Amino acid sequence: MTAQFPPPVPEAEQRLLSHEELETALRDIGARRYHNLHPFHRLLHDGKLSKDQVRAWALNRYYYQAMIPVKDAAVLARLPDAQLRRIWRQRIVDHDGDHEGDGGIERWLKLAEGVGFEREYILSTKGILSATRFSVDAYVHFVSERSLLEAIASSLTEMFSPTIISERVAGMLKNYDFITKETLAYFDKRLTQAPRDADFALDYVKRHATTPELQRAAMAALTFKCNVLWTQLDALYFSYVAPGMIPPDAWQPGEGLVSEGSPAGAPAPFQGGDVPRLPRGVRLRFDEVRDKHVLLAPERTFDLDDNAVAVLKLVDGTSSVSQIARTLGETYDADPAVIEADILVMLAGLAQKRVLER
Ligand SMILES: O=C(O)c1cc(C(=O)O)c2c(n1)C(=O)C(=O)c1cc(C(=O)O)[nH]c1-2
Repeated sequence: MTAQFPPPVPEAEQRLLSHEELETALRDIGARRYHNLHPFHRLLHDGKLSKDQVRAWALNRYYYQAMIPVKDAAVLARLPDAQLRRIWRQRIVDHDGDHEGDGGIERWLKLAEGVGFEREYILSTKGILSATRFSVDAYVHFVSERSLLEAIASSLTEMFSPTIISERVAGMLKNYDFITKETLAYFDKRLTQAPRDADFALDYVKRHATTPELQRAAMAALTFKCNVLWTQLDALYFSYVAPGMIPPDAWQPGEGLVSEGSPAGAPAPFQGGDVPRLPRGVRLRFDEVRDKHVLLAPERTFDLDDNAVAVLKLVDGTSSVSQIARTLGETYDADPAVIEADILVMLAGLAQKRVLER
């Protein structure tokens, strides 16, 4: 048998591409390999998934969201000048927020809670597929170990995300009755954040990929990242769509969910004689920045309307619901019985969220 020599590299691949040609080549990678093309996303957007399959997506993707700032911190640590770090650090702020209850990770938690999960279960990352973890961790390792150019180029999938996000939000709102605009609020901010980040990264890649080898490394990094996204959906498809082989220890439908109105686990309704109080670690606080009261609980914040604030100011651990209703009746010159009926509903809602007990 004659020895096989590697085929000669076509001349086109060795040539230094112009900035426009490089951008076209990068966009072409997205056009062929971005995760909008994955069958799982097609099913998700077209309303073809069951609620449990949508839950599996929300739960697994939480791990991606949670690790993005870890990935960005790895990039940040390697950026040599303050000007670049100032720009890149915004990505971390976007995901982590500036204070508790703020930021993209928090909004993703709300999304996952919106489809029924308990916050503690999501945060524990217990039910996440190993394949999700492997893909996401591979992304973090990639940006830590490869050149800065490759690390930055790997974020360029964000060039393609606004289109898929618009399609996803419109499709999911139209096709699933359990999805609301509030549940998908995570994506609102991404529509402006992603193009801003992608513009910066694209400009950086164009300026720093100054040889054919570096240009090819940038393209390979983007291809790698497309695969990071694609394999996460492969794993979801395999486990929860077809053949539907859920690995041991991964989330099983029914696990980690807030009980839906079932008496088991749901707090019993409040009565007029009950004395409501805030559980340990929950506080009513005035948020100076937003100029409103919020209820602060470990790892989450609840916005409150004026009525809830008026009631919670009177929740002192000694006054009963009826006493609170009487006080408010005097303050607002209203029928305490009517107020009490309203308060009972409101208190039940807070108890359901585990930020009020008796
Ligand atoms: O919804 C999506 O399809 C999608 C895609 C991508 C992406 O293309 O990597 C990101 C996000 N969302 C996203 O929300 C996000 O925060 C994000 C950060 C990054 C990154 O690589 O730094 N990609 C993405």
